Order: sequence, then structure tokens, then C-alpha cells
Amino acid sequence: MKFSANLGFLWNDMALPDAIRAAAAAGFDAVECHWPYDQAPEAVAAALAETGLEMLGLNTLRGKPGENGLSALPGREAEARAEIDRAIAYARAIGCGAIHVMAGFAEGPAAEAVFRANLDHACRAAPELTILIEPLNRHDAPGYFLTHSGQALDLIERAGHENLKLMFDCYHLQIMEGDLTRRLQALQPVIGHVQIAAVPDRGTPDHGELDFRHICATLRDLGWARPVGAEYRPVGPTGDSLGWLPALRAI
Ligand SMILES: O=C(O)[C@H](O)C(=O)CO
Ligand SMILES: [Mg+2]
Repeated sequence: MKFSANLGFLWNDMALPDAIRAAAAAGFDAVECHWPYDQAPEAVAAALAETGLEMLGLNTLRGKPGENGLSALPGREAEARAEIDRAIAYARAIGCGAIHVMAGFAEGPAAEAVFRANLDHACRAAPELTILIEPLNRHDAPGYFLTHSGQALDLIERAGHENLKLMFDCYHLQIMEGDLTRRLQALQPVIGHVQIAAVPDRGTPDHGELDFRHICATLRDLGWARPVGAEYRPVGPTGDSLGWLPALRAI
């Protein structure tokens, strides 16, 4: 199995270009990030070219302090679309293939309609990019609009855009739903990216409720060839947290 270092959590004490170099030196196959916007895209692109790593994904900005995305917030459509457009421009500048459009804290039919319209905007504005939506768990992100894979599947199927996909974060979906083996199998056609972390502590993927040897073998058997996102919170220096990597890479 191949792995992508999520630089929102791994080496997040470094500037993004240096974090990319650290991930390459540690043997990761790709990188991904959360919010790279305070870093010059030229410097990020240079680090990617130097290391040969691809940046798999980045997120739309969360908004004001306390917010967690804007794209499902009624009345905030102009800001949401500006952030989507900013993310698309940044992704294009660094050769990044996917954008996670963050919904935000909202509920109800008006929020759903706004989220659908903003996703439609994102998919049309960047047909060459994958637009990702990610259910988040209710403990970490109480009140977040998107919480379940079934909800994401309905958004994706009714949107009718080939480039709208599910971010299957095993950490969030284990907390909300469980039954991950069957969910990976059933949802494979709409999965655009997979992320992993231990449940419930969001630590290294070598302990906790989930056996990632089994999850990775399931992905392998499904023909999943893309890097899986290591989106866990290291305790201490990231370089000391990589003991899980050789065993899962061997799958
Ligand atoms: O928290 C997560 O799992 C995400 O992947 C993210 O993008 C930030 O909320
Ligand atoms: Mg995630």
C-alpha cells in the first residue's frame, strides 16, 4: 500500500515546503495538506518538483474563527464560492489534484440546497480536479453539516458530476457508522480518497478499534492503487511516529 503524509498533522511544525521534504525523506509516496494558503505556491511547487511527490489534496478555508467551512451556510454563498475559487487557483498552481470543499456548521433543507449549489459550482469550475466531500464525526465537529456516508452518497449521485467524490476518512466513519469493510466495498465507485488514523485517539494507525492491516488488505483487494492519507496526530516528533509504516506498506 502507498501512503500520503497529511501535512496538516504530520510535520506541521515546519513550513510546508520543508514538511514536503521531510515526508519524502521518510519514504512517503505523496503528500496532502489542509490549508496551505499562507505559503507561496511557487515554494510549494518547487518542493514538490524537487522531491517528486504529488500534493493529492487541499481544503477550502474554514472561514472565521469557530467556523469549519462555508459551503453549506445559507447567506454566505459569495464567500463560499470565493474560497472555492481560491482553492482551485492554488491547486492548479501546485499541480494538486483534489479539493475538499468544507461544508461548515449548518443543518436543514436550506443548508443542503446551498451545499448542493456550491458543489455544483466547484465541479463545473474545475472539471479536471476531484472535488471531495468528507463526513466528519459528531464528537470532533459537533453541528457539522455532513456526518454520514449515505448523506454524501446522495449528494454525489444527485449532483451528476463525475468529479464529485467521497473522502472516506476511516477515523470519522468508524466513529459514526462502523462496518468499514462493507462500506469500502459498497462505496468504492464514489471514493476519491481514503484517510486513516487510530480510533478513538486519532493517533498512529497501529492501535485502537481498527486493524489497518485488514483495512489496507481490503483496499488492496478492491484494486485501490492510490496513496492512502495518513491523517493522524503524532505524539511528539513526527519522525518518531512512523513505526506503523513498514508493515502497512508491505500490504
Ligand atoms: O479533519 C479531517 O478529517 C479532515 O480531513 C479535514 O480536512 C480537516 O477537517
Ligand atoms: Mg480527514
